[in-house]
Amino acid sequence: MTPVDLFETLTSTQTEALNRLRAGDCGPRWIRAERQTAGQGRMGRQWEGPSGNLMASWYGVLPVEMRRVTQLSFVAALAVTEAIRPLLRVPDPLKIKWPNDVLYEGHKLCGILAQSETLETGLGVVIGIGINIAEAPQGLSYGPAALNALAAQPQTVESVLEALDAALTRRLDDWLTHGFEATAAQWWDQAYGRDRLCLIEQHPQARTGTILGLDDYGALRVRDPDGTIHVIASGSVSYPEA
Ligand SMILES: O=C(O)CCCC[C@@H]1SC[C@@H]2NC(=O)N[C@@H]21
Repeated sequence: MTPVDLFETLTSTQTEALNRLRAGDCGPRWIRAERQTAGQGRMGRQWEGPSGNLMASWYGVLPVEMRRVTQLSFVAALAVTEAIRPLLRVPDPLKIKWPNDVLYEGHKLCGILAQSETLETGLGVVIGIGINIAEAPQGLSYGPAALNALAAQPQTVESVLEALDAALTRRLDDWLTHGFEATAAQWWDQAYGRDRLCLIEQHPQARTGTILGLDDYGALRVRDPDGTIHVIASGSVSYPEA
């Protein structure tokens, strides 16, 4: 198991992990907090984490080019589904919404925030993972879900982190050795909303379309209702009719 530093309270495990990388600590290591006072979500959003939920950031220095860092979100999302799928009473509704929201029947169970920084020693990477285990915080887009309401047995943060660490370590290794192809294919197998019309918001633009899969760096390939194919590197995807 990768070493874990546990804190009772932090502003954000992301900040602690990034500060360590900047100070020359190359990891790999997990920073875990029982509470965060300023948890960070994607696109500048906040992440609420009541005690009893997993809030942890993996950090390390990886021998990869900066342009591959976008692929990491998908590696991490697959690690999360691999770790929690066996715990669920009914596993089928577990899906990943582009890029990396893990949803259960459309309700958000886990959020992932991957950040990186070029260091003298390589690419410093922080993968922050929040899994709602005990409680589903209100205010999450897609309405929240909590693992323990869906699991066959109640889970602890420690047991979920152990399974997550094993899955992430194996998947990072595989991605570093063999590239992104298998990750992209496995992500597509679990992709949320494959057969539905989605709304893609890229401020100030918005378009609708059907998702087709990922490009080589994890951008979303989408077909417009008129048949034109677009590649979406950033933005938010939602399913308004849901
Ligand atoms: O869905 C999102 O917007 C991403 C949420 C990521 C939350 C985790 S909790 C552990 C780590 N520390 C943070 O401040 N954020 C990430």
